[in-house]
Amino acid sequence: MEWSSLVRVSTEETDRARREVRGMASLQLCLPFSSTRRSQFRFSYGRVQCSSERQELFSRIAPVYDNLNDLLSFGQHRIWKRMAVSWSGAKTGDNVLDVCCGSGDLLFLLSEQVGSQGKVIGLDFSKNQLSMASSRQDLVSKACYKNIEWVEGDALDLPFSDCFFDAITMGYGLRNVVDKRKALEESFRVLKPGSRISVLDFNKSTQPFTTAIQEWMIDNVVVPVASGYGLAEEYQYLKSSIREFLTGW
Ligand SMILES: C/C(=C\Cc1cc(O)c2ccccc2c1O)CCC[C@H](C)CCC[C@H](C)CCCC(C)C
Ligand SMILES: C[S@@+](CC[C@H](N)C(=O)[O-])C[C@H]1O[C@@H](n2cnc3c(N)ncnc32)[C@H](O)[C@@H]1O
Repeated sequence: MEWSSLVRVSTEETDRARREVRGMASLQLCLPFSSTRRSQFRFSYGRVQCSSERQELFSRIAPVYDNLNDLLSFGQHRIWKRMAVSWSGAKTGDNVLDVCCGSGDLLFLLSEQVGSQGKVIGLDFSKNQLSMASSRQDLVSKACYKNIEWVEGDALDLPFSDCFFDAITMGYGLRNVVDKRKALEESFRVLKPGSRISVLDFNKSTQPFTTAIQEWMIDNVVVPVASGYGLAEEYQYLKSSIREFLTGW
């Protein structure tokens, strides 16, 4: 069952797409993406929400976001995030960016991965998400967390120079930006040649049965749980955002 996808996009040219189902809940996709072939990809959008509406949505859910992720995925999202970090290729001493970092799960893992000789930057446009992230950093103060920097900014206009990072991660971020192509172009711009961006997200399934199960779970489990926190509409958005997202192939 395709629930969560890890999309490893490498700036090294790869001509074949590879698919590997890992357990029940994740799928690894390696897209044949390179700077010269980006224009061949087409993204289509249904309902387009503007950036400020999304910013407000993520700020509203910030206080309960982490707890609901643990609850709704039965803790599975922590495993998917470890896989995303591993596939980014980040190593000791690297300079790494986590785009749409939210409350910082991926960034804390990256911080340990690159160690105190490295540097990790988490970028998000929601002040509330960033403040959750920095209070988590204060709560669990590991020595390596000194290598962390939080930046309030836009994934569509990254405030970094070209060829700056050794690796990039984006967890449940690409699906939520209003211009996916621009977000990927910006990430490619700031990546060093030969480096990777690892994108973790829920893909749109090509199987009607899987889509029906996904949507049934969102309607009957995810939204009812979120409505207990007054966030039904915010979590209902998951369904349309997955519908409008990429499929694997
Ligand atoms: C990792 C999770 C959610 C991240 C997340 C991503 C978004 O884009 C959002 C947008 C708006 C609001 C919230 C979010 C958001 O929280 C948690 C996982 C939630 C999944 C929808 C449910 C996952 C289903 C289980 C893996 C399937 C378990 C199957 C079992 C047979 C019951
Ligand atoms: C579903 S959360 C994912 C958070 C985190 N990466 C994780 O894996 O838990 C999506 C995040 O993307 C951020 N986001 C969406 N569009 C953005 C943009 N254009 N620029 C910066 N952040 C954005 C939201 O504020 C939110 O924190």
